[in-house]
Amino acid sequence: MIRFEQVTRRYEADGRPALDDVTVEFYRGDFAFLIGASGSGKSTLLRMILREGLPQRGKVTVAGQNLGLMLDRRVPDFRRSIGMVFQDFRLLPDKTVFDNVAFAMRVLGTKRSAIRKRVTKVLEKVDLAHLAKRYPHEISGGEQQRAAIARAIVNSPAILLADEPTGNLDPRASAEVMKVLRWINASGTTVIMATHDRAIVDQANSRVVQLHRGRLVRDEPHGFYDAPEGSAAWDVLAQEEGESGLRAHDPAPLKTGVVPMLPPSSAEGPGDEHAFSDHAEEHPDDHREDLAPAPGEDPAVLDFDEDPVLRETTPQDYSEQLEGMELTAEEFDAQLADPHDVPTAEHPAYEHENNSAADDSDSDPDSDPDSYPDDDEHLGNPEDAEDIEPEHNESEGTGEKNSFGANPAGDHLEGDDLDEDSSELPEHEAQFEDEADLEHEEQTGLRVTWPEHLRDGALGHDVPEPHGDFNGTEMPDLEQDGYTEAEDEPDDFSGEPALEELPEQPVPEEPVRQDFMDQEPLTRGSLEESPTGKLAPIAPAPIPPAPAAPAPVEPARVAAPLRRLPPMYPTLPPPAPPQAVSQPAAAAQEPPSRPRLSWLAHAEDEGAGSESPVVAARLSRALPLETRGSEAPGSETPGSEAPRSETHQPERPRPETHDPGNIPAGSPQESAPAAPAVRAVPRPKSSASQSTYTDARRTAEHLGIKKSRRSILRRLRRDV
Ligand SMILES: Nc1ncnc2c1ncn2[C@@H]1O[C@H](COP(=O)(O)OP(=O)(O)OP(=O)(O)O)[C@@H](O)[C@H]1O
Repeated sequence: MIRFEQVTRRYEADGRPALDDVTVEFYRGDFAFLIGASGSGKSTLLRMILREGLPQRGKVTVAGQNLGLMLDRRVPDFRRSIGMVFQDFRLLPDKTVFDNVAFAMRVLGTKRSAIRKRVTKVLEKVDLAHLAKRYPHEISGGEQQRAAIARAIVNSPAILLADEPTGNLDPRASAEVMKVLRWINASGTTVIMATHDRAIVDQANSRVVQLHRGRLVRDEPHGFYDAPEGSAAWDVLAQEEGESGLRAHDPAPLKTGVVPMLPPSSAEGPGDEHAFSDHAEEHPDDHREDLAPAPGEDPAVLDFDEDPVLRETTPQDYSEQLEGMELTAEEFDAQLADPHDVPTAEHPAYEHENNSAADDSDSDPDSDPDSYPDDDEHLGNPEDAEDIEPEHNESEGTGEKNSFGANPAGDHLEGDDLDEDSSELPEHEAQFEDEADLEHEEQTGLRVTWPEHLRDGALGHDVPEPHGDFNGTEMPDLEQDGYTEAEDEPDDFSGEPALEELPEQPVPEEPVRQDFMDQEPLTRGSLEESPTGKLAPIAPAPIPPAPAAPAPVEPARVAAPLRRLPPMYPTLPPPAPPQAVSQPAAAAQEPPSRPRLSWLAHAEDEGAGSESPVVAARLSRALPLETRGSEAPGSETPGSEAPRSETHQPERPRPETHDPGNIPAGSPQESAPAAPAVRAVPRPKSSASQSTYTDARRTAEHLGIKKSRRSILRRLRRDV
């Protein structure tokens, strides 16, 4: 499904390659851990699957498509079949959980009713339905990550990439996130997870792919974090951990330990370094110069020769393992020609089509999730989410209002309600765009054909960035960019839509897998069922009717080190002392180097029944959730902080009081000019807006939406 063939990727022409002659394949339904020291190339590999950066040498193939040959305009479609989750969650701080998940569909221009149904189901599946109205800073880190996962899977990706998804979580929250990921994988979705978390890898008994300085040094079908002792990969691990002052069998330098905190001096290490690494804002266009091969040099050979460990452990050491895992050309073709690889009734695209007729006449109420959590009918029947449609006749435009709207009495919708629908282009804008297309047709004789996802108000036009150095971390200077408040929009569109003369490329078939919505939903009970937080081994994913990829040949495991895992919850009674404490287990008693984040919010959600006096004392000092929104900046406890929360001042209407029909004076909606040719460009006024914009931009990027600050700002204006 995902194949790297002798891939070399370097960011700087004269620098060490981030990936160096890597050959590896991930199969449909895989659950693979990507491990390696900080800087070993894990994130680079994940991003290359997203086609964020192309190799200077070698080939990356995803679902049969050579990414090096993929046209740029195909990339957004391609990325929609891949979900991505990050260590720092990257939720939009000014949007509720519901809206964060919905945003991933709104930016694609999905119909509002379809969004509501899908988001409802996904939140139920990850057990966040009861928190749909909360803002990111009002939920724990684990819940934030589950919301981020919900956002990543809401468009039913065939592949889910997770870059240290548990890196900021305590063991219990990590266990919950892992359960969600396992559940997604059980539906056939390929999951590749970069991690430093030794405990999670060891308990999963899943595939382990290890990188060292950009080179693949291990690929075990069922591995532990530590390579088999005495193997070449063990030596590599020992060397890199030796360099960092740790032994190869020491606990991972992250938060997998349990008990007390490390002294401050011990908190430094590769893990912490990694925790703050963030290259995810990179865009392939940012490194166009990287696409050229390094002039007259074979860095792979040079680096290999200079690396004493790799010199001892030649690549041939792993060739036997890899040989057994290669698909033959026939097998690969057969996999791609899978007759099941067609959209199914469960596929959201299909659902979208089927619903489109109803949607067209849908006098949808606002998707304001305020009413959603109160909708006992749905919350009480998460298994019966499909019953939504028969119970409520959408074509009559009233059923969903009764189900989801803040208006169970069935009051008629007001015009403002409809205006809030971000999936529907405001009339003057829609008319305007049509006119622009017609004008273009008249002038050139060529009819404009917009891609499907851009037609219905998606507004994801590919507008070139006015400033090449803008990296999404600051607000754009609209005036410097030549924008004015009442600017005539089409003058800015220097990018051209696709013309009819160009043949439409066929949309790649998405690998068929069991829709994860068919899986049993996770419940709070199931997420917390393990009092020890111990993860059950990941069951081999049932790969239904699709032809099974050839099973990787498991190499003979050489004396895998026995390690007894530490308990994961410090507040629980200590387990019986181990009968034989191995060296790694003894080392695992060392205190963790990373403070547990978001423990407070999490404990609070669980009620005041904590038996821990420390927790009780901290809880007694904490504000109740309902009052957090009015806390002064910086008054939040470190444990409840969310990424970028320092830039978010929650001075915005709470969802409970949000009335879409009550648009404040001077808001973009109210001040929108009636004349179609002139439209206000919103200018974010606060740091919260800036943060929201930045996150929206990132989200759009990782969803494959071309960067366009204008379209993102417009989207935000309608959503907020
Ligand atoms: N955008 C970039 N520009 C230049 N060099 C980069 C860029 N991104 C990564 N690198 C370099 O490529 C190498 C691999 O980085 P990568 O982020 O893939 O490692 P990693 O294994 O994911 O590390 P970590 O565990 O810390 O996230 C590193 O040497 C890094 O400095």
